[in-house]
Amino acid sequence: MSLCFHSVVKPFPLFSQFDFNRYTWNPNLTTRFPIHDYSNSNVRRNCQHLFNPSIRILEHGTGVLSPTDDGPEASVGSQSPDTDDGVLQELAEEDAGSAPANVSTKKFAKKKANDSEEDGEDSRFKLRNGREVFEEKAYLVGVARKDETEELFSIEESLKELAQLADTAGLMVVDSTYQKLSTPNPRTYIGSGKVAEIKAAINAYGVETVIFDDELSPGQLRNLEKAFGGKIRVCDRTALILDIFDQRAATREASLQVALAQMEYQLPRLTKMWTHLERQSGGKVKGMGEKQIEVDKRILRTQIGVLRKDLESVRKHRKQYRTRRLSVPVPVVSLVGYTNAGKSTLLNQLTGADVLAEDRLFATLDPTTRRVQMKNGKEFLLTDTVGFIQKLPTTLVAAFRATLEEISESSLLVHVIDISHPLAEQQIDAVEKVLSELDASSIPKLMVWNKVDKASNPEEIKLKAKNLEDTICISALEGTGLDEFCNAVQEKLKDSMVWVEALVPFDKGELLSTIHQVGMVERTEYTENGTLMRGHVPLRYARLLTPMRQMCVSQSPKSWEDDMSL
Ligand SMILES: Nc1nc2c(ncn2[C@@H]2O[C@H](COP(=O)(O)OP(=O)(O)OP(=O)(O)O)[C@@H](O)[C@H]2O)c(=O)[nH]1
Ligand SMILES: [Mg+2]
Repeated sequence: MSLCFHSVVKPFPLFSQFDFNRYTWNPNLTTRFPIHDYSNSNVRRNCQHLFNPSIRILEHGTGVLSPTDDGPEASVGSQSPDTDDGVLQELAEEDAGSAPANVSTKKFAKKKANDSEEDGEDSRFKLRNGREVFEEKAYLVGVARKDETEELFSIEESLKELAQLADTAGLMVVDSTYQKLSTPNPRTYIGSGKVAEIKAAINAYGVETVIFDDELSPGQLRNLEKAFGGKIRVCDRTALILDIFDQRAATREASLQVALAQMEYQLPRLTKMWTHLERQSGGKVKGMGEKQIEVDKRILRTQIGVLRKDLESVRKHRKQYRTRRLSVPVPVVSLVGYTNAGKSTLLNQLTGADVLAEDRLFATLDPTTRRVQMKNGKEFLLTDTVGFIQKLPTTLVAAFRATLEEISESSLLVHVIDISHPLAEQQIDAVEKVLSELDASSIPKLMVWNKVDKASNPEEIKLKAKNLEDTICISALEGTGLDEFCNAVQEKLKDSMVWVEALVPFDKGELLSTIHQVGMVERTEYTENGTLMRGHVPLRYARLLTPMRQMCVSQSPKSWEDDMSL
């Protein structure tokens, strides 16, 4: 559960540990943090006050954040009392000549009038993950670089995906906007005209959260919060993804990884939170807020250290498990791909596993491995992994590195693609980009075009795939193309094996049967001195067979040599 982007009806147990005397809510508080419910872990508990954006929920004593509670004024163009017009003015001056601050007030006014009647508050209470939550209203903002050629996704596409992410996090997206810039404004990311336009939209829609499509610097975050009046939560795509991961983390390892990523993201942004202390005391204890920031940063650093240690011990366990698994001579195949491509559905179809597969982004966070038994008796291990997305936060990739090691240690990667998606090509590129960051580009790969049943032109797609190397079409949902998939996996696994001819003595019968299981033995022949075999075997077994490979040279029957000369 997250406190980041929506509010929960009932007060949380975590607040019982909250020190109300120390942390009284102040309506003039200028900074709220787009981070999260730390109730699940001891680590979080100690520094929850650093992150809790819902202080005011509690202070009001109702447990509900009402959109009208100190919310922005509804009328277009009105200024909330906290508005820092100075900032806006400053920005306007600095930005004079760029986008005009001409706000389409009519559009917003009309929208507001409709909303206030239909959009009763009741409709904003939603049941999510078994809890009743209050959906906050979110407004999305993007920047299109004037030189868009370097971007994988167009700005419209990227904002559409951001809206999907916001929905997954439990927000209600009311509208979005973007601005074309050659370089983002270092102070506010967007120009002053855009800031003013968004401010009008905030008032008109009663927006509670403004989300930017790119990572904002701590300074930009602060300036934007100030410019929007100090009561609106401003956050970025990274914080949103971190929040979704936080909601989805089901295992200890995932929770620790997400908490670490969140704290590392938060550390440089931990400023200004304490300015209200100075204001409360009428400025008599100037510098108190500054000191508190230092204290909080120290607490946070200590907690990051504790988290890293905890993670290390969890990872040790995972490593032991992996080593044990590697000792079982079955090749490991990893499913990789863009989020929502159908990886978990494929794993479930092939193995009867019960991994959560749903039409939402980031349904899977933890890897699950299952054994796949093929019709010819061969086996491989199939691992389902976390999905990727464009602009994946680097803190998250770093935090999930251990989990992602599963990928880099596989014999084969199966890149699952939602071929029915209009942006399939861009999604492929985004996945390839992450794979290269993980140094996994050199692992043999099979491209799987999934959801062919959903595509508008399935026959055309199948034909196209047939003409491409290492590409097959399936419908994981309908279970079609799975035999071809298994055969293709087997063929591709050969790429990671070594061609071997060896004379295996009769007392090494066990080794030979393992080779039959894990390799692709093409021929065997019994001789006086042992079994002659030839085929593809994993590197490990090729090494074990080295002494027997020499012996085989003199023993190869004539027919095998004929085979070779063909
Ligand atoms: N029509 C159709 N839908 C599919 C197919 N495969 C998966 N889906 C649907 O796509 C959605 C996402 O499937 P998942 O298996 O959860 O996708 P995933 O790649 O594991 O997603 P993440 O865990 O978020 O990375 C679900 O609603 C599935 O039912 C398919 O072949 N055809
Ligand atoms: Mg999944």
